[in-house]
Parts: sequence; C-alpha cells; structure tokens
Amino acid sequence: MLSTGRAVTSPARAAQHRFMGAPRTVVFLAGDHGKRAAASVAARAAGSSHPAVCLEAAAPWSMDCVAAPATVSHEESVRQVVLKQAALAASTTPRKARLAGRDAGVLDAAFARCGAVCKEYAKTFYLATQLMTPERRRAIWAIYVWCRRTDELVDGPNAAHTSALALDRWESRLDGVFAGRPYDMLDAALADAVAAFPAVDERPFRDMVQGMRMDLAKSRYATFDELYLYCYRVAGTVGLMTVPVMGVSPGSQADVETVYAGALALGVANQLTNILRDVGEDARRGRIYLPQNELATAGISEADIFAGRVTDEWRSFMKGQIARARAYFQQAEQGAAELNQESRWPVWASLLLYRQILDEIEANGYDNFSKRAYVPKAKKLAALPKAYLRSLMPPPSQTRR
Ligand SMILES: CC(C)=CCC/C(C)=C/CC/C(C)=C/CC/C(C)=C/[C@@H]1[C@@H](COP(=O)(O)OP(=O)(O)O)[C@]1(C)CC/C=C(\C)CC/C=C(\C)CCC=C(C)C
Repeated sequence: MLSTGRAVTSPARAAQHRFMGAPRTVVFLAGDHGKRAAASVAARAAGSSHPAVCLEAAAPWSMDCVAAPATVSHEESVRQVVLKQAALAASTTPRKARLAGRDAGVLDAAFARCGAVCKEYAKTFYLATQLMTPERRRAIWAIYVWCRRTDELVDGPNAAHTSALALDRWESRLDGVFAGRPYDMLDAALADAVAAFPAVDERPFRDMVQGMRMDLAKSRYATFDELYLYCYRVAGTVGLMTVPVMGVSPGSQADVETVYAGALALGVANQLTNILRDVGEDARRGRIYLPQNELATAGISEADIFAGRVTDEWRSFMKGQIARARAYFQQAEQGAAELNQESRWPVWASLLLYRQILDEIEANGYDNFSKRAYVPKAKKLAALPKAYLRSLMPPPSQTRR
C-alpha cells in the first residue's frame, strides 16, 4: 500500500491516539499564518483523538516522543513532529541577540562563504535562490551548508573515520548554534539565521543527525515504514528546516500543516528517488535501501540485487517503487504552491529536476544496477523556466475559498 502522508482521519488511526491523554492548552503568538497554524492545531487538538494533543507532553528529541505503543508506525510519529513544527510557525520569540557592528562584517563574510559553497555544490539551486529576499536567501544557504557538512560526515572523503562519538560532538555543536554559541564561522551564519527566523526549530536538525547515525549502524530496511523514517531523517527534515525561512504566501488560505506536510513529502520523494537511482552503487557498498518484505513478496533475493539482475520481477517491483515516489512528489506540489512567491522557484526547480530522474530510470528499462539515471543538461535547463513559471502561479487555496 502506498503511504502518502495523509491527514489523520481514519478511525483506526484516531483509536491509536485516543489513549494519549487529554488536550493541553497551547499558547500561540503573533503572525497571520501563525494564528492560522495555531487555530488549526488547537482545533484539531480539541478533538481528543488527534495526535496534536500529545505533542506538548512529548520528550523533545525522541522518536518515541509520543509514548507510542509498538503499533504506532514511524510515519505516524513523523506526522506528529510535522504538526509540532507547523504549530511553531507562529513562533516569534527572539533567540539570542544578533551580532552588530564589526561582528556583523564577520557574519557577512560567513554568509558569503555559505553562498560560495552552495554555488559550488548546487549551482541550479543557488541560481534559484536569487529571487529570495537577501535575509531569506542567506539563511537558506546557511542551512544548506550545515546539511552538507552533516552529510559529509557519513558520506564524505573522511566518512570512514566518523564514529558515533563524532556525531555526538556534532550534535553538541548544534546545541551551541541554537544557544547562540557557535563554534566556527559557518556555524555562526546558521546561529544568526535561526535567530532571525525563530520558527526554525532544532528538532529537525537533530533528527537529521539521527539519520546519519542510522547510516553508521544499518544497511538493511525491513519494511517501508523503516525506510520512511530514514528518508524523513536525512531529507524530510530539510523541508521542516527551510519552510519557516521561505514563508507561506500572504494570500494562502491553506492550513500551515499542509505546507509542512508538503515540505516533508518533497524531502521523502527526493530521497526515495535518490535511492532508486543509486541501487547498484549502494549494493556495491553492501547497502540495500529497499524494503526487504516488499522484495521478498516480489520474489527478489539479495543475490539478485548483488548480481544486478534486471528481471520481470525487478521491473515490476521498480514500477511500484517509482509510483510511490511520484505520489510523494504529488503531495509536495500542494505545499510548494502555497509558499511565498519569491521562495517558490528553488522548490519547484528541486521538485521538477529530481522527479525527472524517475523518468530516466524508466527510460533505462529499470536497469539501475549498471546505468546511472541521468537527466541530460538540456532537460535540466528546460526545467528551470518551467519551475519559474510554476512559481508565478497564485496559491490554489487563494482562489478556492
Ligand atoms: C529551497 C530549497 C530547495 C531548499 C533546500 C536547500 C537545502 C537546505 C538542501 C540541503 C540538502 C542536503 C545537503 C541534505 C543532506 C542530506 C542529503 C544529501 C539529502 C539528499 C539530497 C540530494 O543530495 P545530493 O546533493 O547528494 O544529490 P545528488 O546525488 O547530487 O543528486 C537529497 C536527496 C534530499 C534533499 C532534500 C531536499 C532538497 C528537500 C527539499 C524540500 C524543501 C526545500 C521544502 C519545500 C517546501 C514545500 C512546501 C514543498
């Protein structure tokens, strides 16, 4: 069954949450979207079957934050993180004072360095951030750089030397960023960015580090739900980190949760696509990021994968995996359309460009063992104006209500 991050509506899910206790009063702060987020989360919380009721009681960083019984899926736990982050969209409580005077010059240099790193590693994305306001743009660059540095710890040239202890230290540095005590220049840029956008929460950053820990400890995923948790941690978190910076369109009438859920969906879709593109490469490193139970049902063994056998079973299995990734892209579209207009271009670019990789896997006859699905430069370039045009369209919710 496809798992597409729908709202909590089914009686089964409601029953799952009923035990979690009575709703708490949540205090929300200013801002139009904040009010809408607050109203919507509070309204949901008022019906005691909704997961929002237990967010307040949640231990801050644990994925078991909902005192969940074994039957609560990771998808459900992640959904609750999303609701909590959406409720924080109202947050205007300033963090530690931002730097001024001579220190502000140092910060400018730090942000310029973040921009240069983006330009080097993600040219298209860097170009598409040019439409954003300068404050948003530099905050997004700082987040990008932190994510890239985090990823490099387990996927970079020195990854073999990264231990759980190194990730502990990285997490302590992150605490410093959020406490206004950055360790180096690039951390200082991030510290300033999160001070400027107080709705950016530490939670998704910490969850990304947890994702990196999974890469240290795990090379198999028993079910899609397990894989979903991994995708949330390493990529869905990016959406939750960046939406508070990009902002929601002033004309949008959509629930803030829809936008956050869309952001999560884009991260998950991108990561699933990445996984499907890199099956062969990962297998050569002894890793299989595919649900083992679904492989077994399809009659595909690990030996088939290590031998790179493109059989009818494999093609049919891949069709299902691609359909699932496309469903997440579809959900992401709903959120992307509601973002602030000047922030939409990089998001649509990421969505359209990454989704094309799925078409290329199909065009390669589902041989993702010996061929790397690659979007030709001309197609990539064509996606940019297309993304730009999409970004000009008003939010669907603006005309709907
Ligand atoms: C505006 C915008 C697109 C912002 C995102 C910028 C940002 C902070 C990106 C961080 C990316 C990063 C370095 C993540 C670390 C983990 C990782 C490597 C994830 C994989 C990315 C691709 O990696 P890579 O560069 O190695 O790719 P190639 O192999 O070269 O192809 C991921 C697959 C996932 C990245 C996830 C996103 C870009 C999520 C984007 C979601 C949003 C920005 C939310 C949009 C909001 C709505 C409402 C839809």
